[in-house]
Amino acid sequence: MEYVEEEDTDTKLAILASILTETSTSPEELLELLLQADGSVEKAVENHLDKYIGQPSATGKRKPLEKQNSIMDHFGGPPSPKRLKASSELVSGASGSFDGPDVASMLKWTESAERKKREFEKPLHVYLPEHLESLAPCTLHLNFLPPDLAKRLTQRLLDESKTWKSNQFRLFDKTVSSPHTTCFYVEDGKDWVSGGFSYNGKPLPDVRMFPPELMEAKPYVTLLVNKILSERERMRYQIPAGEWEPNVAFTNLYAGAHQSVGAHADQLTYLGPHCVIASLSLGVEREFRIRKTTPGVKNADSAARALSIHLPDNSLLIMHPPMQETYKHSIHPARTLTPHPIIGTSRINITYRMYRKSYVPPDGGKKCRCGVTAVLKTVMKQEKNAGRWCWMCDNREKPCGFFEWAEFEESGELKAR
Ligand SMILES: O=C(O)CCC(=O)C(=O)O
Ligand SMILES: [Fe+2]
Repeated sequence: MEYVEEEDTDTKLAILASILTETSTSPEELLELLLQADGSVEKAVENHLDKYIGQPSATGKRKPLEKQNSIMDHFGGPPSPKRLKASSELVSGASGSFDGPDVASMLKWTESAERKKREFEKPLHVYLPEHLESLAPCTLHLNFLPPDLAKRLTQRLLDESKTWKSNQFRLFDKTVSSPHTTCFYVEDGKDWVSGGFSYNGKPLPDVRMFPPELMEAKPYVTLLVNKILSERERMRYQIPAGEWEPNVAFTNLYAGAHQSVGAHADQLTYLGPHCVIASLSLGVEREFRIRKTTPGVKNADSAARALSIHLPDNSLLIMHPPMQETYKHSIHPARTLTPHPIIGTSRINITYRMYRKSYVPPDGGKKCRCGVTAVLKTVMKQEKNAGRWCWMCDNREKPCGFFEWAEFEESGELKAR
């Protein structure tokens, strides 16, 4: 299929990490394993298990942390502990991937010496909001919620997370779990619980209502996002400043340093083109890695340098357009973590999103020929069509090959046919 995007190394690393959880392999060791196995996850697992079973680690000692390439090296000066005034000051009196890999394409990886070299180029580490803005279409807002609400939300989602599930996908005829757990919530009062949302060609099995604290945090998110949108240029099809209102949220739990999510762009199926996603972090600081894709370059995911954005507790990262169209993002496995008083070495993430009317079932959206909800994606790699949006069959078991270029109203709503 011409427009299928090949999975990148970060995704393979996440899968490898999810398979090798028992052996506590560091990200660097995983990358080394993958390279030694010519990009084959299957071979890397075999090699590692041979080595692991043959030579169990006697000391359990880890290599010392390498010096990070920090954005500070470019801008000068250490990160200030007082980073920004609390974003929550903006609100007064307010009472607020599933992106699983295409496993078949993972096995098609061929490696060049040039790419191997680039793989080892270290990402640029970003800690401060003012440094991020000139580097990527994202804004970072520290000390976001009032501390008491952040605490209550953390506690609530920690309780909820006991029943969150990992994403399942097929690998070498086995079902493999994504290396973190996740859930999907819709705004209280929306009649969407049985709305028939689908992910990876299957109905989303567990659609829950926003718990009170998720609802309580929503006005904070809405107000800040709209304020920031009013200061930025609106892209074509984008929801105008003042009109962005989140009505759903995906939540993620990373229970410890080795839980992660591989590089992906979020599916646009219900969000439409040039969407905004507001991502709230609670718990331990983790690295959010982003990398610009480069159309027309084979293995484009390694062509641009990665940025590693450090997301501390109670920070809001807003992904602005064209983030989902031109970047991939991931949560990288960590080596060391500083525990958080409520959730120890875990991190909870909430991505507030606005599902658009004409994309939402039962009346909106697009089905492919085989009756499964088609997925809306951007062409990222093919130079000729880079940046164009298309609908594709998302049926993982029996794909029908459906493909159609997407057409939108100027507002960004889906064009009725
Ligand atoms: O945990 C994060 O910050 C990222 C989560 C994510 O990429 C997603 O839910 O699509
Ligand atoms: Fe994502």
